[in-house]
Amino acid sequence: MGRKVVLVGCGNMGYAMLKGWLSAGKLAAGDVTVVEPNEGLRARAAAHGVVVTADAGELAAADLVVFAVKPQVIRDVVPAYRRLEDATYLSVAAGTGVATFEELLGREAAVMRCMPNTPAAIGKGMMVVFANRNVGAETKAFVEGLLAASGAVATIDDEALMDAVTAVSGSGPAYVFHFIECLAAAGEKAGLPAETAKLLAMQTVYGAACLAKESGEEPGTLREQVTSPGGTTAAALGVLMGEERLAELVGEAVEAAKRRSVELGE
Ligand SMILES: NC(=O)C1=CN([C@@H]2O[C@H](COP(=O)(O)OP(=O)(O)OC[C@H]3O[C@@H](n4cnc5c(N)ncnc54)[C@H](O)[C@@H]3O)[C@@H](O)[C@H]2O)C=CC1
Ligand SMILES: O=C(O)[C@@H]1CCC=N1
Repeated sequence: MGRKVVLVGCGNMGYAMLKGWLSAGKLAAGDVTVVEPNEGLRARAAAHGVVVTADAGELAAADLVVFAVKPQVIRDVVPAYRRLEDATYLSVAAGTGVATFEELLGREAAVMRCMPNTPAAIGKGMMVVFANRNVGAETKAFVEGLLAASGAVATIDDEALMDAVTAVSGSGPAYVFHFIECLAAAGEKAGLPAETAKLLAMQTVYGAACLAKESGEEPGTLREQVTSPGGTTAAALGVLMGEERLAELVGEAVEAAKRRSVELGE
């Protein structure tokens, strides 16, 4: 019999992870219980063969409890899982620290945090993990193995870095999606049909990200390879890089996300 996993909250992030675990064969559907108050989302999860329930009332035991609910409801949600004494707890909530979970659980529990991102839905997420002192090596390996079904896994030893992680990779896909929107809109303004502009913008970001990851070259080197002296790219980069305009804007955006992550944990 495999380890019993309870997934609390099966919205965007919870469902993305659930699909990864099941499709990679990391967990058998019968070993997973989903707790989700929303009936439609319960039905969506149940279609994968997992056990579903509207609240924590019926749960007897679990090896791992995964919280994928909004940070704003953590304080209301966690106490119902106190009685699962042998469980390790894993939270994907932005901001909320391990100390808060220990306080809500009322004991020195084994608590892990993970900052995922939505590309996890197609196995291409960035999953950054922190474990407190009470999590043993075997459990850590099990959880990291589960998360690997959703993408690349990295670990951090200093929980304070989680706010920066959230600002870069947790929220990061939204920045990239907005860049695609902007590039497509600019292409349209430059005369391309809307669908063509969208395809060009999307495939360009996709291809550039794959090249950056797979070539082993520094992003700066790859940028220089596109930039012919006196050519079109140099003209565009003069706008983006002049007075470090884009660098400054991205820096401000990441700082704002990091600040908000800290606030959500207060
Ligand atoms: N969406 C994203 O890109 C990312 C989200 N996160 C974190 O993931 C967490 C969930 O975010 P989303 O999935 O986007 O939100 P969501 O709103 O899609 O999902 C949250 C789910 O929790 C359910 N829920 C509410 N009360 C509950 C309860 N008492 N018991 C069980 N389930 C309950 C809701 O019905 C909802 O389906 C948040 O803490 C967020 O910070 C982290 C990284 C990326
Ligand atoms: O926007 C948020 O608060 C969540 C955390 C990282 C991505 N989405």
